[in-house]
Amino acid sequence: QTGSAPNHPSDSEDDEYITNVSIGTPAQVLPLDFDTGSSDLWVFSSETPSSSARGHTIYTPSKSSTSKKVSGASWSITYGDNSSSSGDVYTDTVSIGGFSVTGQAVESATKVSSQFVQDTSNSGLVGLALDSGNTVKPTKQKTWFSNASSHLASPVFTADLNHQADGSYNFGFIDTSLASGPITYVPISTGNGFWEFTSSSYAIGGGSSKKHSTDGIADTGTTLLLLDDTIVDAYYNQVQSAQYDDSQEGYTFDCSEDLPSFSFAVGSSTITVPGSLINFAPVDGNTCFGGLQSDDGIGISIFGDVAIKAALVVFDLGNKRLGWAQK
Ligand SMILES: Cc1c(C=O)c(-c2nnc3c4c(C[n+]5cc6c(C)n(C)c(C)c6c(Cl)n5)n(C)c(C)c4cnn23)c(C)n1C
Repeated sequence: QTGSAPNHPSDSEDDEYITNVSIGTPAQVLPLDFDTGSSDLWVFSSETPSSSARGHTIYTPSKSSTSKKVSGASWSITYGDNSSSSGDVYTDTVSIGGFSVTGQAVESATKVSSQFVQDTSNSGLVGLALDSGNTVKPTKQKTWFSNASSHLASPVFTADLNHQADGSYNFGFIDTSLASGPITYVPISTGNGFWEFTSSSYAIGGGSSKKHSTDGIADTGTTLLLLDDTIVDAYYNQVQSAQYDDSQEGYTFDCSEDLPSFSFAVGSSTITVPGSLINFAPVDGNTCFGGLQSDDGIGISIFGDVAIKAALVVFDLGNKRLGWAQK
């Protein structure tokens, strides 16, 4: 068995990627943000204050004949941008790309922070990181992919994200035709609950490869590519008009600049992010914001959508490894 669901950018900046998900009986379809950097499936619901839920599609468990409340369960999560949400827990049938999981924990939001209220592109998140990162108390719940994996043809899923175009999340199979190059696999370390791997070097434009060990995560829920200051400073050193803009909290440059590419090692191969993807978005007039920014020394780097857009990424739970193929 397999599943295949299309995704699309939420806005003109590729800020996030949205996939429709069916929950309950009869199906309630919600646009959700698939996030390989977290492990909770949570939704705006009939329990979310109506002032917060305005503009969002909601899940109403009482209208689903297959919903069950998980008594005494609660959840609470804070994300890297300090957005947050919390609530209680149901189980219900959740179908993605034609593949159904029964008894999936669906976390219902009774509180959401302002970033979520304002972001009417999504009605919640589907966490696709490892089960250990789930926040439900007193009993952790499994992710949709974890529940699905034993029934899928193969315990893998792939992310294909594109700039201002549709992409896909495929479950149980790898469509290698989505990539232009071979898939290179690297082992993941599972201790932090992420799809975490180590990249041994990087290169800027056509420059020489620089040895630099990066401990990072493959995170579809993060918009940008967030790396160590050493790498980020070296990159923008190659961009004539670049400067660090305190108000924007990141590097900006003249939109007309022809940005160098950025390459990072994956095992003995490299993935190259074209400069066009690093020219992320205009901030005003002809000043643009970079898609490569600092990880603010949080102790881990984040290969977010800007990096993932350059590749087909394989999340292989069976072999505890991550695969990257150039697109
Ligand atoms: C350590 C870390 C992050 C790790 O994850 C991170 C980050 N980066 N994108 C996102 C997130 C997103 C993606 N996202 C980013 C957006 C931006 C930059 N803008 C202007 C809009 C309108 C966005 C939307 Cl709708 N969606 N979402 C939906 C959530 C819950 C995020 C949480 N954190 N996050 C930041 C900014 N930092 C510092």
